[in-house]
Amino acid sequence: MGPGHIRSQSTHYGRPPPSFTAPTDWDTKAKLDEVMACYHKIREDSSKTTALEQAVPVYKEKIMVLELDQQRLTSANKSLTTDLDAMREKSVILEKRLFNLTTSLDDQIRAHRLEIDDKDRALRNEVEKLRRDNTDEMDRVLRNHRDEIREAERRAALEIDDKIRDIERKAEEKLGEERNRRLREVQELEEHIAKGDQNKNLALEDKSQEIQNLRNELENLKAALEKEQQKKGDAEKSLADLSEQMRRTGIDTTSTITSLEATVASLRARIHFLESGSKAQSDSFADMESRLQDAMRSAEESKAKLIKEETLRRILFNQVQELKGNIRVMCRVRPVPSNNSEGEVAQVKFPDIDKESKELEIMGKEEKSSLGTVTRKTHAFSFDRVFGPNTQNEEVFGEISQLVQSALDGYNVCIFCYGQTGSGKTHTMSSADGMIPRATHQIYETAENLKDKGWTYTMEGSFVEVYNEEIHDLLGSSKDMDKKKHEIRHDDQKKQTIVTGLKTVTLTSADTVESILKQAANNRSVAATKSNERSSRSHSVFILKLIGRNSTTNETSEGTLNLVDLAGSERLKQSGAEGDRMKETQNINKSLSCLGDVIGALGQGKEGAHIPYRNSKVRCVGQKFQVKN
Ligand SMILES: Nc1ncnc2c1ncn2[C@@H]1O[C@H](COP(=O)(O)OP(=O)(O)OP(=O)(O)O)[C@@H](O)[C@H]1O
Repeated sequence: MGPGHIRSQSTHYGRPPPSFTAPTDWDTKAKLDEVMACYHKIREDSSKTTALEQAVPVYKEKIMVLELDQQRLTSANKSLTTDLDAMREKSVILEKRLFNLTTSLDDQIRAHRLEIDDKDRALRNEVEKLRRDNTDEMDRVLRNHRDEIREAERRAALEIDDKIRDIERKAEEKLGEERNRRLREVQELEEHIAKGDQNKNLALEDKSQEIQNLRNELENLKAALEKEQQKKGDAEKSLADLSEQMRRTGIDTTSTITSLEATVASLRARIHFLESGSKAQSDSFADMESRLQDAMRSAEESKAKLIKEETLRRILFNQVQELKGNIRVMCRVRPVPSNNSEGEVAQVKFPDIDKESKELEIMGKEEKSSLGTVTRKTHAFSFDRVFGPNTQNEEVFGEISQLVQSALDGYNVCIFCYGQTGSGKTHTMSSADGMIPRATHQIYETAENLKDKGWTYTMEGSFVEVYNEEIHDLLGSSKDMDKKKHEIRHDDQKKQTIVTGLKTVTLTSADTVESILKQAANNRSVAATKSNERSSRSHSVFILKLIGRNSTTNETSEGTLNLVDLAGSERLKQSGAEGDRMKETQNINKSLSCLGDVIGALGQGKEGAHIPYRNSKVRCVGQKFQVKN
């Protein structure tokens, strides 16, 4: 136990310790042990008291030291308190100075900030100005660059155009040469065939005439022979009668007999002469007969050759058509009506009208520059053929007639007439001397000529109208026009497209076409009472199916001629159409644009490429015509 840690020990002399228990029975030994234990305890406690008494002075001394320390610390504390007060005073002074300094520093910082702001603003302005300058400069450079690029592009485009034109020109020249060569070949072949045909026909006619003459002569000779034989019979009879008479009458005069005998001899000589002449005539007749047989055989051979050459002509002719291009675009410019009420007339030029007639230039509006010079832009277009305003339908048909021939040869031909309202589509297609009557007349004439070469044709015509994407039968009853529904069915295997429920007319003569056109026009005018200008707002398709069969060669052909008068194209915005008229215009524009897509896809001519026929009715009707060609 250390100093300062005094543990009070209580002793229990007067009363028994708590653990002491009074024995129930008196036991001396136990009592003695107990007393002894008490004694030891008391001894132990007394030795502890002595130690405590010894520790007291030590503690007192320690207390004195501690009191001295306390005094020292108190005085030190006092001096420290004094120091602290002095320090506090100093601190107050310093705080004041700090405050002053902080205030002046704040002022300085504010002034500095303002200065920085000013500088920042000035710098920003400068940067902004620089940026502006830079942007302007960049714009200028870009503009220059763009101008340069545009100029380079323009020059490159011009160069490319020149090159393309050069290549096209060369290709066209080549094509033209090839075409001319082929055309010459076909022409020569046709001339050759025609000449051969003509010669053979002439020879045949001569031979027939000769045979006829010989036959006539033979007939005459036979008649003369019969007459002579008759005469001989009569003479023999009269001689017999005379002999009988002489025998009967007994008159015998030598002179009479002699004269009679002379008559008989002369008659016999005559008979003999006639009999020998008849033999010569018979020989000559037999000779003629064999020569006739030869001529007929040679005529048969020529006919067979002619048929073979006709097949070759067909192949060559259609090769020429393919060389000319399966899709051809021609342009016809309508003349300006004498009572022109359509406003300003566009200036059109035909730079190669005297040569190939393929180019067209439309002059733009006059433009005045800032210097006052007046210029006009020229818009140039190229077509397979351009027809000027003085061209008549006959000349236009000249280009088309070859395609009509192709339809007879089993090809599917489709001729579209496209243009703005009033541009002359109906005039070109359906007028009295338009393409439809001319084409059908040509078909009849050619079919008639082809009869000699073994071909017979069946012709079926139908006429439909596509109005607001609905199909109407122009040859059906006018009452059913807007009621009867027609659908388009495609047979991909047969490559055929059929419009259901259509009336088909078998054409027995070229005049039937005129009655068909009349009926179609009548049906259209009945329908037009319900919607103004309907014929202008609808497409019409004249379908002529030509089925040919050659009994000599067993060849067959099935071609179709499809003549389409499209609805007039119109700009929706410019027309200001509303309601039903807007719907019509939208349908027309949609079908015309679908048609453009189809022709574009066909023009690319990729094998197996998708052709979007089904996007519009007018294209669907014409599908089969495009598939084959
Ligand atoms: N080449 C031409 N020569 C003479 N007259 C023409 C010629 N082309 C068109 N016309 C005349 O112009 C007028 C309009 O022509 P047409 O009716 O054929 O136009 P359209 O294109 O069929 O019009 P729409 O789209 O309205 O049916 C008619 O009177 C027609 O006779």
